[in-house]
Amino acid sequence: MQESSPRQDVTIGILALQGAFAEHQVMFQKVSSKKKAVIVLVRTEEDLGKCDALVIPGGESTTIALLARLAGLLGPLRDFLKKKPVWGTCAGAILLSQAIEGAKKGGQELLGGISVTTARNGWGSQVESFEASLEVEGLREANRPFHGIFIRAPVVLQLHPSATDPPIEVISRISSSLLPASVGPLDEDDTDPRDPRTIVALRQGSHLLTTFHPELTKDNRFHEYFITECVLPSVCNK
Ligand SMILES: NC(=O)CC[C@H](N)C(=O)O
Repeated sequence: MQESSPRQDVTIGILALQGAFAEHQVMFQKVSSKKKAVIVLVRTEEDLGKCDALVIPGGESTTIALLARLAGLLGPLRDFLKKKPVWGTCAGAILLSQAIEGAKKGGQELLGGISVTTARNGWGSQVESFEASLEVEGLREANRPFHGIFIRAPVVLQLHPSATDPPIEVISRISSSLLPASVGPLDEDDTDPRDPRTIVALRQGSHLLTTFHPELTKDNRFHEYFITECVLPSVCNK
């Protein structure tokens, strides 16, 4: 993992229409003294204009999309994604997906940005929410597991980067033995480690997707990772 000390402050926006935006803010504040990040809660296009990067929190993806439409933010968010790093957690990961399974025509609006298909509530309903220890490539102290909190989390069904898209880098998979019965068998032995449904964190270019909620832990290594590995390289390359 590269150690960078930015010459300038970076401004990280957190989409603050619904969901766990305040929790992300607290986590970034703990990292920001070291990394010189300024946090902006984004509710308008003007707020978004100040940001070098954006986080879309967990919550309810349909509600976030609806509120973004009402705030006139869908277009500006889609433009933002083409130029700057975005991290989606849970509902945010759904919004960053290029497609979701079983979407009704004219139903769920997505922002896209990451070439994956996901399934909302792919592990089951609220009562099937669960927690699991995860190994994550590239985190500081990568040998120390990260506590993954999965609340009506999406499941990754398919990766489909085109030839011109940045490659997808899977940084964490859940062990197939922890998959809930609702997800169904991976293969005949139910152990296929490459099945996309085991993917819980990935990167594509400077975008980051986690199907769980790092902001609901006390471990800010993912927030630090986003700044160091996604935001700073993109700001420094400008
Ligand atoms: N914890 C979450 O963010 C849940 C996401 C929710 N299932 C959705 O579809 O948006």
